[in-house]
Amino acid sequence: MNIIVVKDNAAGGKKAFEIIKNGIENGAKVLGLATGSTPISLYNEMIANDLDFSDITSVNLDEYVGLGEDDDQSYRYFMNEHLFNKKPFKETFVPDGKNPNAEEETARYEKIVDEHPIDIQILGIGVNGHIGFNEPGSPLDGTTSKVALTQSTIDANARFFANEDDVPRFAYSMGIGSIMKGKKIVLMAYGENKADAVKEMVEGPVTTHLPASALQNHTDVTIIVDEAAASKLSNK
Ligand SMILES: N[C@@H]1[C@@H](O)[C@H](O)[C@@H](COP(=O)(O)O)O[C@@H]1O
Repeated sequence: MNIIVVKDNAAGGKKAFEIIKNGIENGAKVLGLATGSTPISLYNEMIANDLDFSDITSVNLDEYVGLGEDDDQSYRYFMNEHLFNKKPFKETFVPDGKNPNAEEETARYEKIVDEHPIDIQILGIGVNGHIGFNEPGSPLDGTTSKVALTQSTIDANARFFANEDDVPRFAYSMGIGSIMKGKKIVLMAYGENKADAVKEMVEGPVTTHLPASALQNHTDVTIIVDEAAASKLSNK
């Protein structure tokens, strides 16, 4: 794993953007994108730059079950607001949270992942080490599935909702196996509350208890962390 320690979230966004720009200039056509507060600085860089994305396809990691593009808490709404409305892409994919048929939706989305091999996969990390919505215990070779959110994730994400009861309990998420198919992976983490997960991801055993630890088995991973998120690493 290539670890880059930056001063803050804004500097991390610039670093991640450099990687994307370099990738696109060298032929990358498909970006795997993530939601959460972490990638916002990267999306701001993408919007501010004149790099053209009209030939680029994006495939997002996950979506809350039950929420659609008009729900302002949905990940589709988030992506439209923070990136796609301001920077047009060729095509953008997010799981359809409004499809109540989980079997159908997860098969449909995994097919999308297969048909659009991801050149650069952007990731954040949950405080419990989840990537996408793959909670501790998820199979490290899993494909897109309907997942139940853990209480820790519901608590962490409640800040985006009017109250905790409004946080959906399920999501459709690309699996860890789907994520590992990305040719290059860039994971960003900022803030002290991510320090334990970052340490376990980098230095701990590869285990389903810490889903992001699976990335140790990928050959091209860059971790961009601020000093607080890096604070528990042995070799900073
Ligand atoms: N499904 C998303 C993850 O993809 C994201 O990495 C995580 C961290 O969010 P934040 O970046 O706001 O800390 O939140 C959610 O659970």
